[in-house]
Amino acid sequence: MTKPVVLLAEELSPATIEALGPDFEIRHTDGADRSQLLAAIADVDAILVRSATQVDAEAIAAAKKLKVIARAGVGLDNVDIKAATQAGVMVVNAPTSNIVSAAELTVGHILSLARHIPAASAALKAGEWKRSKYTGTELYEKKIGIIGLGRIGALITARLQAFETQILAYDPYVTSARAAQLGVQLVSLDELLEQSDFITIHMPKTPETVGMIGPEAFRKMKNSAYVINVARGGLIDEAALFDALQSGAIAGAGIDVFVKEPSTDLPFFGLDNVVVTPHLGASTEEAQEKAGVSVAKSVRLALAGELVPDAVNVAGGVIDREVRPGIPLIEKLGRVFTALTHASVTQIDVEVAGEIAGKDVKALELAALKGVFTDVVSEQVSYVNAPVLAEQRGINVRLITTEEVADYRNVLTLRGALSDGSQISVAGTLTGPKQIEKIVGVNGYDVEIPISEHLVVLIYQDRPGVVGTVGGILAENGINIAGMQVSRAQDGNQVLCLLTVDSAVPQAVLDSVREAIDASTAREVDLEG
Ligand SMILES: NC(=O)C1=CN([C@@H]2O[C@H](COP(=O)(O)OP(=O)(O)OC[C@H]3O[C@@H](n4cnc5c(N)ncnc54)[C@H](O)[C@@H]3O)[C@@H](O)[C@H]2O)C=CC1
Ligand SMILES: O=C(O)C(=O)COP(=O)(O)O
Repeated sequence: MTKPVVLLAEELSPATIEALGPDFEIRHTDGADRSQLLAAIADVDAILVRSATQVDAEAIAAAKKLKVIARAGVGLDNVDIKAATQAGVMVVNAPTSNIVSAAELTVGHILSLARHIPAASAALKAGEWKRSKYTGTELYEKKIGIIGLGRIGALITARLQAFETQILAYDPYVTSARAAQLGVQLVSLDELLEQSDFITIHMPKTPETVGMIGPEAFRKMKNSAYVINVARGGLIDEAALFDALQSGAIAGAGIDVFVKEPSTDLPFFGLDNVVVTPHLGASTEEAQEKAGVSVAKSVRLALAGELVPDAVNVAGGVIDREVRPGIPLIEKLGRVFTALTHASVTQIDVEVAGEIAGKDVKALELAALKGVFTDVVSEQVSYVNAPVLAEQRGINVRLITTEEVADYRNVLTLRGALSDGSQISVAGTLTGPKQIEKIVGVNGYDVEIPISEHLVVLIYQDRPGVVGTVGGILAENGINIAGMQVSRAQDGNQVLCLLTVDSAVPQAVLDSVREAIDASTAREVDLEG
């Protein structure tokens, strides 16, 4: 069997390849080289990137087999998550892998600026012993303004509190309780800009945050303020930064990230009061090892068809041990559901009843939808795009949980409303120590039959001799019946007959069964593949 292909598009730690293990074919490319990337991505199952590879809509469209995009780091601004979701491709990152490294580099920039370390070092190496020129400032009792009090912002807070500084923060998405817990004073952006001695930015790059530190923001800052950006290029307007530095509107800046990377000759590189590093926030042995191992594990899970805790475009996360066996079951129920439909679906209720109802069962909804669409669309259907497919078709989906259930410990049911006003449903459970997957209800009829690869559903008027007729026609065509259950409707004499058979039933055979017994429904459900 050919192994799934994993493409490493940037330099990743050796631990990454080790953690991927022997089950994949590993290929390498230079993701920053567009034509190499587009050629290399065409037939791979997974791609691993850092920040230099643009996995945009064009690259995703060129990747016909792609199932997962793994970002060995935090920022996802180089991945088109919307396009990936539409294509059913999972996107994962390693959200905690490099945050300590990024926080430590930020502290490094702050100290470098406060004490002019890089400039003094360069001068001395050039033969100049200058002490008064490089007189600096203490951090002690200074105000540090943190814009974006997320994971990295919180780590920087803890580290700078050791210098006995006062931390101010601006983050509209952080509660005052969280800020109090961190010992941080939440303030408005203007207050932060006006009061801080050091202003450090730790937000994601989004349409809302791009250019947030522009000419107006620089005007509000103290002339003695230092500005640090170890988050993303573009959060600070680079032209406005150059003006602020040159005019003395601020004292200096420490910059690790740039609008265009790589960049080696930006105008502000020439100024004395700037410290620059070439996007080194995550460049430590430890961060690279953690990032690589983390995404390797996620890729293994994703390619095994599992949900992944670090996936950013799938709701679901960690699946409870007791919920897990329901996933393949409800996916099959979804396929049976689709085989039973005869008009377009307007509403799907995914009902989880029994002991597991109290757990997080969102994954069951995703698996049910994956099953519903598997035999309907030509594109790959995954946990990622199944909800998108439902939304695009105007299907309203509800997840209903109830602890009340008769006869079984847990029952999973898909109920659908169709555009012609009719309703369909299929229910299943897992029974016994071997957790056998069974169908226990179809359209309100009670049955109990193990799920097999080939199922036949017949609904007809109850009368003697029908079962014999069906068995005869299938036998004539060499189709062996493995199991059969007949269930009578409570209110009348309609009967549902559910058969499991050992091989696929050709449409012509099914048609002759339908005619012979005058069935209102005669469907085959093929769960092979
Ligand atoms: N230079 C480097 O090598 C590295 C850079 N980074 C970058 O650092 C940044 C922060 O990373 P994390 O702390 O892990 O992210 P995070 O998601 O934990 O925190 C981001 C914070 O920004 C806040 N935020 C969002 N929009 C905002 C707005 N309009 N105004 C104020 N706050 C806003 C959020 O509420 C959140 O608290 C990201 O851009 C990431 O890509 C991360 C690692 C290494
Ligand atoms: O994780 C992040 O957001 C970073 O900026 C690190 O980027 P890198 O993996 O070093 O290219």
